[in-house]
Amino acid sequence: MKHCLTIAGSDSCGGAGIQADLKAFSALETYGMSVITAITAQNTQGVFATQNIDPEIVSKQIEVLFDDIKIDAIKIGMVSTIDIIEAISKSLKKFSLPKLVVDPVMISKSGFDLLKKESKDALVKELFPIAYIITPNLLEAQDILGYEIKTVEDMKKAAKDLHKLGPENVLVKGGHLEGDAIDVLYDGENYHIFEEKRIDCIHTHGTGCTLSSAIAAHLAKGFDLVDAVKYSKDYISTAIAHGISIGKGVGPTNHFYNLYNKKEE
Ligand SMILES: Nc1ncnc2c1ncn2[C@@H]1O[C@H](COP(=O)(O)OP(=O)(O)O)[C@@H](O)[C@H]1O
Ligand SMILES: Cc1ncc(COP(=O)(O)OP(=O)(O)O)c(N)n1
Repeated sequence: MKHCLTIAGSDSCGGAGIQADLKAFSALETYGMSVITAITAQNTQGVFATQNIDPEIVSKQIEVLFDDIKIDAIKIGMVSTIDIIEAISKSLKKFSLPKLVVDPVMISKSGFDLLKKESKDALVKELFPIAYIITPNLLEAQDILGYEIKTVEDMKKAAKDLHKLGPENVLVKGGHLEGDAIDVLYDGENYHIFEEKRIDCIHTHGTGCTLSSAIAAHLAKGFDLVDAVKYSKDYISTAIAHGISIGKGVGPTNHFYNLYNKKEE
């Protein structure tokens, strides 16, 4: 069995963050481990408070895992502060890194800042150059690049511009576009377009976290980049189509449906 690590924030309602990542790792039959960077008080209606973890404890969590266990892929999600980002980068650089998926989480669907505004440059400078793939959504890509992204052609340009910031590969996610759910992958030479019908289900809490951890799990299992994204896109579409109605707001995606109705890859 392959081993996946998520470095991210905890979501108390279990739909996004560490909890979504561990569910995706398990459903994809990998062993999941976690380095918690922050605790959020969150439910299906929004994020109400956050408490960041001491950067020294973040580093220690990473280092004791690498000292003991083989790690086959890593996913990074919510990393709020400059100190936490620098601690992660410094700790990871001590080890020979497996494939690293960086999801540059900035704002929750409900509009809460999960990345402090002043931390954006550190995220780009410290984590993009060591990433095998980054997975920004449209709003994150716009924020980093400083221009509007409204069409698939804009997404292609954005993916190319983000590639210049150091990651080996870029996936610009189009969940926030109108029409079909189109994601654009750029590997430094070629574009690959992944297109799925937009699913009319409101329970989309944690879509970005789920997609990035599914990509990490598929990479850990040895799939090449394009197949890892393709199968992860299938995974998130199924998880959205069977979204779970809990709480009064936007419910989580459904990992269990993927697990119990597994399609042969
Ligand atoms: N309603 C939907 N139907 C189908 N796929 C969707 C839907 N909403 C998002 N997706 C897909 O889910 C993944 C996460 O995208 P997105 O929602 O843009 O990320 P984030 O959660 O980071 O904002 C992408 O592959 C996107 O295309
Ligand atoms: C702890 C934590 N991390 C990340 C997110 C954002 O996750 P995402 O998959 O983008 O889901 P939504 O917030 O868009 O539903 C989060 N909410 N909490």
